[in-house]
Amino acid sequence: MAAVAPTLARRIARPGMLPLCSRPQAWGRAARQSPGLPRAPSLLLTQRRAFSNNKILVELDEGSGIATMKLKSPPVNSLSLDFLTEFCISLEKLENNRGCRGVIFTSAIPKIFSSGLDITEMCRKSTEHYAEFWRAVQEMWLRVYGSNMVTVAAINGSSPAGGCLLALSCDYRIMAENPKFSIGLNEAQLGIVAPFWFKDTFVNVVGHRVAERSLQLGCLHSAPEALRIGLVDELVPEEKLQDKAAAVIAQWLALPDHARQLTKSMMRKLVLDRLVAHREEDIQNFISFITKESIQKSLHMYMEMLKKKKG
Ligand SMILES: CCCCCCCC/C=C\C/C=C/C(=O)SCCNC(=O)CCNC(=O)[C@H](O)C(C)(C)COP(=O)(O)OP(=O)(O)OC[C@H]1O[C@@H](n2cnc3c(N)ncnc32)[C@H](O)[C@@H]1OP(=O)(O)O
Repeated sequence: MAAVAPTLARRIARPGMLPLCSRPQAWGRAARQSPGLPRAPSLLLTQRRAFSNNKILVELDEGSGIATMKLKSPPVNSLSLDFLTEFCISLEKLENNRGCRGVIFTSAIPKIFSSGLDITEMCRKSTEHYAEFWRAVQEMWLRVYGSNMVTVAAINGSSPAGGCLLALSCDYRIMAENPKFSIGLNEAQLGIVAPFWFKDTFVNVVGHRVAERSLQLGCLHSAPEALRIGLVDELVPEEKLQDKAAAVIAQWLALPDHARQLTKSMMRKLVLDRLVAHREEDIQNFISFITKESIQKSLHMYMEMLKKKKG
């Protein structure tokens, strides 16, 4: 991580400071630019602006107002504290750019969208570290789920647990139609529990019955099964994924921003408010849970299993 990054991490994590997401987002924020006529992004003669940090490449097409955030943290785009910090900073830059109206999240790592929360961040660390890490996980979700922009996940690889949460937090999910790619909230398989806001986000996408079964069994669903249960909205050949995502965003952006944004806020507010109101309690719950010896053993065994599978 660059020298400046720990300061930025503290900026998000320090309890005394205003968290970044305390600024109004989907609830109570002015509408973005008027959409005008729907235009196919590929037909525009426009300027592209790119910026990047260590782990995320961002490209903004200024003509269409669509940005792509490419996750690039080898080997598996795990959501470490550094990654989450850089992710939130990149997303905040886009939120503050009124010319940016939609974001595509995708991966620069072949076959993996994101392997979820970085398990090493949850193993044998200090209480302070757990608090900082969990606040960053919350921040990512609050920012994406509460974003005013149109958000699309172009899922070009497997996406367990926290990776699935990122996709679930978007407005629309398109997955590469490769049956080897899987997605789901598989926490139960690790011997841990998906927090209430992971669960709420999941329920809002697939419904209560499907979510309950999938969560209790810690299911990872293949791409075709994910489509069948409504976890993703469509499957397309991998080479068409990015174009399809841009076309979907252009379609959503054809509507008046204020109407779409207020509708999104109305649909998501209850779930968002629940975490905002109980953020500190949620951090304390995470710490109490993750510091249990039995949970540490389960995580250790899971990491060993990953290594064995490899060798
Ligand atoms: C009562 C209520 C209380 C509430 C408390 C709430 C507590 C809840 C806490 C947390 C919620 C957790 C959410 C999560 O996201 S946990 C993470 C879940 N992720 C996974 O299960 C994915 C595991 N990984 C894989 O399945 C595979 O790695 C893969 C399919 C992503 C990629 O496979 P492959 O290409 O074959 O790569 P490798 O398996 O060889 O992996 C390469 C390398 O990367 C390491 N690694 C993989 N995933 C992770 C990860 N998530 N975190 C850290 N490291 C990871 C893997 O170990 C390899 O490392 P190496 O051997 O050193 O090379």
